[in-house]
Amino acid sequence: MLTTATTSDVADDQDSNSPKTDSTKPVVIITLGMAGSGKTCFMQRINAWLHAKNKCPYVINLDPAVFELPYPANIDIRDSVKYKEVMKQYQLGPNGGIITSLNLFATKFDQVLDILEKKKDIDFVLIDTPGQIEVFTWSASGTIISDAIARSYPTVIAFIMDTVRCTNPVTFMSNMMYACSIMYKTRLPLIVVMNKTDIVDNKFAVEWMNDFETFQEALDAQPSYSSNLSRSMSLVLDEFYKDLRTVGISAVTGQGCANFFREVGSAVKEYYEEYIPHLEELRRVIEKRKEEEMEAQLKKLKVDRGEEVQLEEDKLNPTQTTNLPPSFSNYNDSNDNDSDEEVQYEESTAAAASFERYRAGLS
Ligand SMILES: Nc1nc2c(ncn2[C@@H]2O[C@H](COP(=O)(O)OP(=O)(O)OP(=O)(O)O)[C@@H](O)[C@H]2O)c(=O)[nH]1
Repeated sequence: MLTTATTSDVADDQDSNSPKTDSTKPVVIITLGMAGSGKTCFMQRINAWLHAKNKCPYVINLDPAVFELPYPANIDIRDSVKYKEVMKQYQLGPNGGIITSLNLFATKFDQVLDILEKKKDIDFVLIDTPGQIEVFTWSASGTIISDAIARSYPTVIAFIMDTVRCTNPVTFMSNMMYACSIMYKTRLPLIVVMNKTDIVDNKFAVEWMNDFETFQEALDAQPSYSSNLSRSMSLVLDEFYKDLRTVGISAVTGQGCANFFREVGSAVKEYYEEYIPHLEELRRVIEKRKEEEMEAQLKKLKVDRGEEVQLEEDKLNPTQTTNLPPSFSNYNDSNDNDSDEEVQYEESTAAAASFERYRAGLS
């Protein structure tokens, strides 16, 4: 069911439903969004909001290229990886530099998890990501980081959308498609945060999501190839909207923060109800595959050993020898350097006795 909260619904003084479940683990909020959508401002706002509510957030900045952070970060990628030096050392452009810095940081992410593990007093972990959304969402390191954190902590994605820019229905549609692809890729609960509602109320966007006709009318107002594409896509996305949480927010004024955390509460519930069973199913599949592989290897080993035994039996079989005593040729084959086979030979008492008799005859 599409859950929404418009700016007019805001009741900021009201305390939010506690987003924590029975679990003592902190809730992780990963902030994603197109460049300039207001991720950093949003991070600053929810950080301040949580402090005001006596909740303890732990802040992680994963944007190596950010010039200045308007909030104090507990862990900052810039302390471990120098983005400009990475660019110089590997002769990369700005985007390559950001991706490589994130890759280098991802190799140390287990240390971040260790630190979080030791922190017993935190309620939330807030993660800011690079400006270029694809750097995190479609990179191996972004996937490693989000998977690692989501395996250990209840994790929610806050997809920040610039409501002002989304008054253009084509831009709105591309944001929705991005949100949809992230949701299906990560399988994590996602909240579309319609930011900058101090400039434009997000009611129009909620209407577009609820009423297909209204969105079509908006598209008709600007005929173009991309609006035709958006028209077709909106039919597809109709299903996706049903599972989507949206909330109107202003990172500048703080309007909508309480509603946002209310949605976080329901998203955490979804994490436990849907993501955890999905993870367990994945684990079962992996374990089953491992078991099958081990069984196949064991079978192969048995077959190999069986063939070996068969081979030894064949060699010891007197019907296969000519005028030499049983397994004389076998002894000769193995006598040079393979003591194991010699032992096997000795285990065959009949053959050993026969050989001894033959040797006595020779001397
Ligand atoms: N009016 C208004 N402006 C906002 C709001 N949130 C962010 N902005 C402005 O939008 C611009 C971009 O904000 P940032 O927080 O830097 O956006 P970002 O997504 O972190 O940007 P990159 O990391 O560079 O992609 C800044 O000029 C902010 O002041 C808001 O709620 N209302």
